[in-house]
Amino acid sequence: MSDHRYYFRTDEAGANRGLDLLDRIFEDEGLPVSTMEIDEERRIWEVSIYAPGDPDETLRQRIADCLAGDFPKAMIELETFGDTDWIAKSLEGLKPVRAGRFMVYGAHDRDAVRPHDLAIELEAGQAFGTGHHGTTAGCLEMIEIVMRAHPEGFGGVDPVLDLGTGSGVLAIAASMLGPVRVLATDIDPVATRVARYNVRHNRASRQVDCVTAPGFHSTHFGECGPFGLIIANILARPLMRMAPDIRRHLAPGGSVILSGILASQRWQVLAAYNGQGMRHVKTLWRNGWVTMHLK
Ligand SMILES: C[S@@+](CC[C@H](N)C(=O)[O-])C[C@H]1O[C@@H](n2cnc3c(N)ncnc32)[C@H](O)[C@@H]1O
Repeated sequence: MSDHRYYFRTDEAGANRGLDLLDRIFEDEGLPVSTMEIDEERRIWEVSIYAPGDPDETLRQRIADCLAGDFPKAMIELETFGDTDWIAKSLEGLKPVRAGRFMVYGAHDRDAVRPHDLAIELEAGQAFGTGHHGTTAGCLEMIEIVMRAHPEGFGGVDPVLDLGTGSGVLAIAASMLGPVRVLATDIDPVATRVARYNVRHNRASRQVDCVTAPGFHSTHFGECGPFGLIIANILARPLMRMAPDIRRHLAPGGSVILSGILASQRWQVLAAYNGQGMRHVKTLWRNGWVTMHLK
């Protein structure tokens, strides 16, 4: 069986309005609704409804009816996700990635793991984060630097928040470095499901909780925080907007790792966090992307 999503494109304000309209009707039916910025330069957002099983023309029509008042010209598009075999196949071509002591690989490369590797095996590819992107690799490296160097030991970074967890790879990495609790959140329910699977697969379920939440909109943050380490690999603009929330949920003396930032955007992002009383500690560069550690 395959899952699918109906989605339409709009701007940020339209995405918030679309989320409100669709959430009211479809959340109660168990169909998750989410928004995501897909093109930062052109400020294009997608509003998506995820549904199991085969595509359903009645559902598409109900979505169109629900949006008709505010979005009379919305083009409702359909994306169908393959089943698990297809996902495994799509990962076959990916080579293992090393970042610091971490090695991220697919099951087909299990033989390449060396005795002292911190090995993370990812099975599902519907969410971002296989380690191949410069931002994920930069975060893996930075997590190791920050967690190993923390003057108060792992207690100083506990609990950890992985905001925008994607495949869950960074949350799993943090859990491997010490006995910390990790809250892993994502705006996209498909990502949360993939992350939960990967967390279980890497035997990290006792330390890592996966939750669907847009930004800091969930009671989980208050219940689990404040956090000794917040990791957020999203994009420059949302990271700048979230600076006050990140500061509010950070424990005194805590660390923040930010990525998803192009080298040319780093000063703007730093300025937003300096404005919240945080200072720059270190930057790593990978393929035109930067990963920053702030305190
Ligand atoms: C670039 S991926 C990073 C995934 C993973 N952490 C990694 O480093 O490979 C960004 C993730 O953030 C999620 N995301 C984007 N905006 C978000 C928001 N406002 N709140 C929570 N998650 C968000 C996306 O769904 C996506 O899974």
